[in-house]
Amino acid sequence: MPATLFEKLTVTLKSIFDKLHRDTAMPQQPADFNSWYLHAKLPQIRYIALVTTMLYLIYSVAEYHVLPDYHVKRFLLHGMLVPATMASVGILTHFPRHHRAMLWLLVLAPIAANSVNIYLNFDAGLFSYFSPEIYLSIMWTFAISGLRLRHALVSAACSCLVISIPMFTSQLPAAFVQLHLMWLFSAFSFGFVSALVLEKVHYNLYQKQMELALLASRDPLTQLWNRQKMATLFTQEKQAANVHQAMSLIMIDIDHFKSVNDEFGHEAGDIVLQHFARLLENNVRKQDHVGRFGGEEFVIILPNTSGGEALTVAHKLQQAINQYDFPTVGRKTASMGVTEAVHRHEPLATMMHRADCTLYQAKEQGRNRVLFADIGVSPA
Ligand SMILES: Nc1nc2c(ncn2[C@@H]2O[C@H](COP(=O)(O)OP(=O)(O)OP(=O)(O)O)[C@@H](O)[C@H]2O)c(=O)[nH]1
Repeated sequence: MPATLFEKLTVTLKSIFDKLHRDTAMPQQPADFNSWYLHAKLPQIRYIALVTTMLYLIYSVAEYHVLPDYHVKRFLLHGMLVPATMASVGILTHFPRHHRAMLWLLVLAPIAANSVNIYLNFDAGLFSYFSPEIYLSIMWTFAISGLRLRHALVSAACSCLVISIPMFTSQLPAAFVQLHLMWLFSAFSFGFVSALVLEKVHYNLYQKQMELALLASRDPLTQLWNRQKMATLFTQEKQAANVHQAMSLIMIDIDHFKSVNDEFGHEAGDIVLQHFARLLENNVRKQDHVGRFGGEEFVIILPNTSGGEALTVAHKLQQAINQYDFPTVGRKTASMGVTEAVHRHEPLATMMHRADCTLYQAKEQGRNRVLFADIGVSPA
């Protein structure tokens, strides 16, 4: 094979793989329980869809051998419609944009399978051979498919309607109908209870995971965002911003903080840090992100903010700090380095480095001052 063709093939395959990987990647923080649950269940839905497709194909072959009057419509419905629906479900798990369609198919597949079963077998004289598929499909819908309880409930209820209505007009022996309805009711009850319990367990798991995620992203002393979370927020803000939106950053360091610990003790120092954190939070906008980067060093990310605007915010903060009476220690000051992203894709590390150097200059120049990092232009 010529190298160029091979290269083209490799690039195409890689782009398909990248797309699949992007599409199936778990979001950093799912918006709500619905999307968390769906992402948690995707592998289950994918593999169950695959196994169900294969079993229906085998079932179709088995039918061919069991039934003397095997008809082509049996093959079309049982051997093709249901497996094709389940195979589509499996494929759609890879494409988040089509997850809604995937769920619809997953809800409809058991109803279709049960309708086909009734249509093909109800009057065929061998219904008792085929009725186990019905009970199994009700359990499958609730406990195996990966559907949420409410979706499974709709699907199973529709299946039960499709299955039960013909029973009341049938010529089947009354005892058989009674037993059949009994098994149907049992399958529904067991399935419903297992789906209910599963959903409760998943909800608890979701809550615990959210609690842990919150704990892992906060600085325990001040409850501000920690360094790792600030990096995530910075990336998210960059992705959400449009080409014309600026992004700025302020780095703040309390002046002579060591003397607080030395004079008043570590506990008094901790309280100062906590008050300082609240002071920062209360003097920035809701969309700004305040974090503690260790020690007495704080960082504020200001999305959609020019360097000039960030400088104004920093001066406002400086004034608030200067006027604040910290418990035990009284007045404190802080030095700040302000910077603006030089371009849309500038990483957090280089902005931090610039702000840090500027902060160092502010300290050198006597502390309690705000300096703007030189980025080649004056702050707008
Ligand atoms: N109470 C308390 N102190 C801390 C904490 N983290 C760091 N520190 C103290 O913060 C002090 C930082 O001191 P330095 O980095 O020398 O700076 P500074 O005294 O603030 O002086 P300048 O920054 O140069 O104005 C050290 O004494 C640390 O022990 C903390 O969580 N709680």
